[in-house]
Amino acid sequence: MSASDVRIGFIGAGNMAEAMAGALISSGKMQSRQLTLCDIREDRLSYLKTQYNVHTSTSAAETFETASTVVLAVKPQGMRALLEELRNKGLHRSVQRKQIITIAAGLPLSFYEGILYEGLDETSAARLPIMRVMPNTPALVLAGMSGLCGNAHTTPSDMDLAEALLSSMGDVLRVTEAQMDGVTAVSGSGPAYFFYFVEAMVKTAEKMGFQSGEANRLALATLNGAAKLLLDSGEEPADLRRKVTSPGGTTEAAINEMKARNVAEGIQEGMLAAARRSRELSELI
Ligand SMILES: NC(=O)C1=CN([C@@H]2O[C@H](COP(=O)(O)OP(=O)(O)OC[C@H]3O[C@@H](n4cnc5c(N)ncnc54)[C@H](O)[C@@H]3O)[C@@H](O)[C@H]2O)C=CC1
Ligand SMILES: O=C(O)[C@@H]1CCC=N1
Repeated sequence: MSASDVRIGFIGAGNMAEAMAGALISSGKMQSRQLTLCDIREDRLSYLKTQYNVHTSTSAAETFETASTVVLAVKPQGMRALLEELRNKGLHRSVQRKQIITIAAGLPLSFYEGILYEGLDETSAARLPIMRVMPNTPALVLAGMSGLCGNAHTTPSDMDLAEALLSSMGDVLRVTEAQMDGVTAVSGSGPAYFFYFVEAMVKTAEKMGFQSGEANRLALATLNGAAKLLLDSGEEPADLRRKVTSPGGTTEAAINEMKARNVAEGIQEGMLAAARRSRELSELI
């Protein structure tokens, strides 16, 4: 299948689907007309149509049927109802081979297989490849990070297709399914940790007397510059930190205070809680 034949249908057109669809278009990987965004919220669809000129639909079944790659992008708690709706309409017995990509946190591939492979022989060609992807919202600005794994019915070319789509939005790491909870805790939720840090820095700068715009400039240019330095220099973060930290100076005073308050431990425990929650989500469905 050539790139121009690919039709991607997103079922669930929320924040993450928008980031991915926006990236596919702005990177030039896909034309707007190759994308359908499906949601139950009409207002959401009219915003997306205006913003990206994509096809929109309120029908999950129609979106599933017409796509060559389906991205399931509803919340984990809504996934069972969606899969059962598709199965009850017989769409899991698809005659057209297509890839199913789910971006839901936590839910294992076996959960999708249990519903979408119901009544289909082990060797049935109708068993569609199912891949799990954990993307993140910086995809929207082509600076995303995605983890990717596939089930036993996924061929190398299915994985290559998924990787090609995801690499237009940023970096992609192929992982085992067992690593997905970790990917979710590091890169899936990771942007929020960073935004939390920015919020704290900006708030503190404001308390020091800077106006909101000034506080934002000071914090954002610094964090952007630090990330760029880290990426471009190839140096270890600890080494770069040492280069800022003069003995007896201001940085040392700040880091000592943060260490005394166990900031690193708070980050570690937060990330472990995210991985735990990812595992728990599979028990809720
Ligand atoms: N937001 C993020 O940073 C990331 C989210 N994810 C995963 O992506 C999925 C979506 O998350 P968000 O986009 O943040 O949520 P969201 O709440 O922004 O979007 C979900 C959308 O699905 C729609 N929806 C619900 N049931 C539907 C149905 N039956 N048919 C069609 N549309 C339906 C809702 O109206 C909503 O617009 C979740 O499973 C989440 O775990 C994964 C990585 C990062
Ligand atoms: O918070 C969540 O559950 C989703 C998955 C990773 C980022 N957002």
